Amino acid sequence: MVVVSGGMNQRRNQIVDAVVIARILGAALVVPILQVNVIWGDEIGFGTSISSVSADLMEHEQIGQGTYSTVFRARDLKSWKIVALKKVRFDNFESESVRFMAQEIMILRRLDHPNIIKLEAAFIIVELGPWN
Ligand SMILES: Nc1ncnc2c1ncn2[C@@H]1O[C@H](COP(=O)(O)OP(=O)(O)OP(=O)(O)O)[C@@H](O)[C@H]1O
Repeated sequence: MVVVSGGMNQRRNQIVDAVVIARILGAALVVPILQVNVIWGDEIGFGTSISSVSADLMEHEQIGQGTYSTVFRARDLKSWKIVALKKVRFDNFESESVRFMAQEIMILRRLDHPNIIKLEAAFIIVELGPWN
């Protein structure tokens, strides 16, 4: 999850970063509809090309905590499977933390073994932060 904040231009830049990183990682980008309208309500019409996807997950109770993450039990509303939802918080798109996230996602994607938990999907969730 990344929180976009600051003024209009800062928010635009942070969302463009999120679009690029999501594309590289093959992750779904979740952008609040309100944010898309506020940020991209311009004549270029770029906002309409960003899809607002719903995660389709129903979050239940917290089951664990890591250094950078909180893990929840959740239900995948499409397959109806119980899954572990791991939320990793990024204060910004600092290159070191992006590299760290990318490594974990890319390695987990390649692993396919009965004793290793399968990565089903990755999302980059953009949240609204304070305006200034
Ligand atoms: N798929 C899962 N099923 C059940 N519990 C899980 C699952 N994934 C993580 N957890 C729980 O959440 C905790 C945190 O997991 P996470 O992967 O975020 O961090 P970690 O790798 O254990 O720790 P760190 O990030 O500090 O090295 C785990 O210790 C475990 O208790």
